[in-house]
Amino acid sequence: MVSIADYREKLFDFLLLLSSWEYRDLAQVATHPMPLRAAQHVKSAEQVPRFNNSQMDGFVVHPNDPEVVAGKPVPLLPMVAAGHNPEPLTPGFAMPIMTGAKIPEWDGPAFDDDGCDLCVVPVEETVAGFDDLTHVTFTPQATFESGRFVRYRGSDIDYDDELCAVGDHLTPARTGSLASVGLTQIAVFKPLRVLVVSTGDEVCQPGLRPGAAQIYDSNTSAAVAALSVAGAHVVGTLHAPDHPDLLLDAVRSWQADDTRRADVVVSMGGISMGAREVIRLASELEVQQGVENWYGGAQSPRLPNSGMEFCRLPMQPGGPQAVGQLAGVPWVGLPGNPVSTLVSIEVLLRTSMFGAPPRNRMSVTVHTPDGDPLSSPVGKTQMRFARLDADGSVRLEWSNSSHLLHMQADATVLVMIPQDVSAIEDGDTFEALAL
Ligand SMILES: Nc1nc2c(c(=O)[nH]1)N[C@H]1C(S)=C(S)[C@@H](COP(=O)(O)OP(=O)(O)OC[C@H]3O[C@@H](n4cnc5c(N)ncnc54)[C@H](O)[C@@H]3O)O[C@H]1N2
Ligand code: MOO
Repeated sequence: MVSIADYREKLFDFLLLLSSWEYRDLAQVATHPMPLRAAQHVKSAEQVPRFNNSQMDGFVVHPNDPEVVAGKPVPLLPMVAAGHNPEPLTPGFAMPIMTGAKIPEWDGPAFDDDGCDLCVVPVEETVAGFDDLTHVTFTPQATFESGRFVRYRGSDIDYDDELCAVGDHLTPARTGSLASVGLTQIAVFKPLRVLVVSTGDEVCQPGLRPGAAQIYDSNTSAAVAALSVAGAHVVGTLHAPDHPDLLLDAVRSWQADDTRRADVVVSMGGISMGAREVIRLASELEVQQGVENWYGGAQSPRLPNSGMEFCRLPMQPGGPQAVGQLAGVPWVGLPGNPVSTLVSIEVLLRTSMFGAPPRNRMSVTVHTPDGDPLSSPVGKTQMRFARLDADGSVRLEWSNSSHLLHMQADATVLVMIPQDVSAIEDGDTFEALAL
């Protein structure tokens, strides 16, 4: 059996194969629900701050100037505002300075401590603030200390500092820091273009009238939401009945139009053990038709030389999975049960295929209904959506049957019950992903 980690790795390789990049203006990297990822490495050719500057609105002085003491009016040089180049500061004087303004050069003796830097005394430590721009009188609380409230050149970014590596998320702070060294553009991975395909004769689109044995399609809406939040660019949705030739035709004709062409199809349903599994049947049909595939002849025992590989992962829900190529398109086949579809996107696709930042992991104490033990399948990691209570514990009150989608609507965590656990006891602690 393929492990969850190995399968994620396989999907990651898929992502690398499909990835392409483009330059984006830094001011426009944040136009997607997920932070985009850098496709280049950036080292700084600049220092940030670019010059020593003031952290406060106040008065810049030499801390060891014997003329600068509390209680005695000190004459002022012209004020320096942010964006203006100051005159040098001379002995016996103070200079009004605004936050972000450049600290002046010192044009005077080193006094008794030649390692000493100028400092800024905030306006709150003066008697009259900026009301009098000829003299300043410092209060007894004023502190004269080398470098106080000075933001030093290069203290945020120095020459040659690594600002981002390939694959780093362009978070707001990283995007801003790239701009802070004067960059205008960055190479980013383009979000993968995804065609979402639902399958099954029983599935009817909301808005149409379902037949007596039909259900509404909930997977398409849920998957489009989950994939978009993961960072995919969903280019469209299709529904295919349980006829392999109709499925293949629908996808081929979708792809024939360059303006809407997808990089990858994500389908739901039609992959497990039944007699009418349309994804399996479509793959078999392509084998019969001798369709060439680049996926390398997946070694599925039922389907040698198939473009698709069908497998079962040790997790529940989300066990049945398929990956490969169908209708000439890279293809990821998810199981059709609605909760299985969402668990698969969360656990398998979100970070590995779409590059979303990993979820935070946390440890949660679980409470079972009435304190009775709950069973868990040995040999499979059980994934359970739950809502975190204020005390950091969760109640496993929702059934984990994979058709009960509505119950998961308020989930804030996905609890992962390890493979070797057969019974979940009230008060047990497990790892969870914070959603
Ligand atoms: N004999 C066995 N049967 C099944 C096994 C098994 O091991 N042996 N595995 C079960 C598990 S686990 C899952 S998960 C499902 C996966 O099956 P498929 O991926 O082939 O999905 P379908 O059979 O097409 O559909 C499953 C279920 O989900 C409903 N569905 C499908 N599409 C939608 C949609 N767009 N919106 C809402 N609901 C949808 C569908 O009606 C089925 O009820 O196989 C089990 N069977
Ligand atoms: O494992 Mo299936 O994916 O329960 O519903």
